Amino acid sequence: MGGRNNKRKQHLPLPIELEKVTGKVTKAIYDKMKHDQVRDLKKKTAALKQSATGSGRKRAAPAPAAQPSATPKKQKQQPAKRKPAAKPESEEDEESGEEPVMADGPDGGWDNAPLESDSEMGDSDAESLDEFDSDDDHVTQQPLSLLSDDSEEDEDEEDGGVESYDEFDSDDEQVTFRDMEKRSRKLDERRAEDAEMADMELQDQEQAVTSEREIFELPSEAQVEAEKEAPLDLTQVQMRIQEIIRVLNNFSDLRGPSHSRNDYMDQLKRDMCFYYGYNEFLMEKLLQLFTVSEAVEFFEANEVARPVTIRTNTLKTRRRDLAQALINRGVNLDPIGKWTKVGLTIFDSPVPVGATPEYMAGHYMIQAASSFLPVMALGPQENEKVLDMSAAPGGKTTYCSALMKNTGMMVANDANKEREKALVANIHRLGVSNAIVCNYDGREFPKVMGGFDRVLLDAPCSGTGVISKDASVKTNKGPEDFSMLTHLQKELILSAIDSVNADSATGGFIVYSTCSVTVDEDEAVVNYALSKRPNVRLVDTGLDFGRPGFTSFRGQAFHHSLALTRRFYPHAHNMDGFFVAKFKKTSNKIVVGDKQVVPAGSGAKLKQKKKKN
Ligand SMILES: C[S@@+](CC[C@H](N)C(=O)[O-])C[C@H]1O[C@@H](n2cnc3c(N)ncnc32)[C@H](O)[C@@H]1O
Repeated sequence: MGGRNNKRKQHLPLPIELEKVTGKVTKAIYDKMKHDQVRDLKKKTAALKQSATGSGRKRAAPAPAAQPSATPKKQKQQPAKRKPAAKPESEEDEESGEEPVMADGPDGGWDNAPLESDSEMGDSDAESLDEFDSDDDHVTQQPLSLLSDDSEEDEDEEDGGVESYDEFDSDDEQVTFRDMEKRSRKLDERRAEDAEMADMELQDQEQAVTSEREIFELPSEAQVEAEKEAPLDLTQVQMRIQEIIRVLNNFSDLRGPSHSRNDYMDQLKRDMCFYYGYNEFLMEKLLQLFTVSEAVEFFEANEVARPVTIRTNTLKTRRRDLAQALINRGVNLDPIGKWTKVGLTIFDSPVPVGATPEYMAGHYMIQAASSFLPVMALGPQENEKVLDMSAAPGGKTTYCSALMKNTGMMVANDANKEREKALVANIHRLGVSNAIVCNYDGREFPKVMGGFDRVLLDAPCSGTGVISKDASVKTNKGPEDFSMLTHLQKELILSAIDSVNADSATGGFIVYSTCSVTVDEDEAVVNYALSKRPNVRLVDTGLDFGRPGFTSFRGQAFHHSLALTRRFYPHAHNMDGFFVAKFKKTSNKIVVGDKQVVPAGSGAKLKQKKKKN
């Protein structure tokens, strides 16, 4: 099998766009974007200045580099000056679910190392941390300040042009005839140079236009066969991928006369499998989710590690205190985004984040940002009875316990005993005292125990959302594995629904999540549950970003409420691929035919029996 990872480490990046909702892009991506932006702004400024004054050599202003959609709004830039400290983030803020009041002091911006060590932070830690928690809105103004005199001067110096022309414009009375001759020769040389340059630019433009219109011919069958024996190198394959996408995006004009769209798609799939290292089955599945251009963004994003993120354990500390403690150790960090008040992104750290005293003391969990989402959707309350049906290694269980403030009862189940060792260790380390751990096949619920206020089913899945963490997902599953998995997911989701008490005073909710992006494991499972359990309906997840789930897919129609589910993608949200659906259970009984049935083992049925007796 081919692929960039397991072949040559060759970086041929295709564009990755980031939706504005990400809140954050990685520092590295941001730095690159900022660098490009500043460079383009400088060039534009110089060109504008030249055309406005009419002086200087006439040069075509370079076209601005394409900016990732919407991200500039979110970019933090070089601060103008420090703003006064705002009200500290209080415990109540964390708990009330309201956004804490933040200062928008720009010093916490991305241009500076997000948070520097103690000594560099000045003497008011509170001030620095307020800035660190500041929102991003101030950023949009910044590009204007980048058009400062400095940048113009830089450009002038680089050009060497404007300055020289000023020489000629000056009223220098000392000009001699010999000088004039020299100057005039210089002027002629400049003109010739300019003309040559203009010609070259014109030629480049013409070439670009022709190549954009060029018809791209697919390789013949013989060539395809030959490539099986002697594959092209990755650069050639990558170029062919781009060519095919160009044709597919303007098919009627650019198609080769003897080839159908399917021919192009087949070659594209072969090339993408080879280039990115996926098996054909999975490639086909993933290509169905996106336009070809977006699929490339998705595959590219899977080649890049997601930022390391941690969740503050609010049973033991507050985010600002944790941030300060880690900063004191030289950790470079920032809040993940506005959507979470407990998450931090770690850019770099001189010590392993899994070995700091704060980690050992259970002040945080190393946890993917996407993994916060199902717990936020579930919204467990104090004193409730909550089940995490597939809980190991416990990222979501421990988050639930933190939201419940160690009250009520948190049942953490997993079918895998080995994985439960990590679950137990995390429960201890994080100081969770409301959890009991059990080791059942989730399908045995609610016979084991039922009547929960809320149930989380973070289902076992193919992991197509976490390929950047585990590249083996690209090749380790075929059609049989998928049908076994989806069958298990369907059985588990019915058990999860049946384990909830619809009459719960505070809850009655079920959240189904996967770290996979395939429709078979997501919408199709949820749709199945809706069809088998008319006593549940989908409700809003409460997550204010993510794309709506599919309501139809390749001829399959799903219930219209599937639009309430949420999909998250690495290329769009800079987090692992993820799916979240939230159900409300409306009755403990279901109607089958013309009979009312209480699903086996549910708390409701036990009550019924007791009544009879
Ligand atoms: C996606 S992981 C859960 C991650 C966990 N929720 C967390 O946040 O740390 C899926 C889990 O499902 C468990 N599992 C697989 N089959 C199961 C079953 N039939 N019943 C219960 N758990 C199962 C696996 O052992 C695995 O730990």
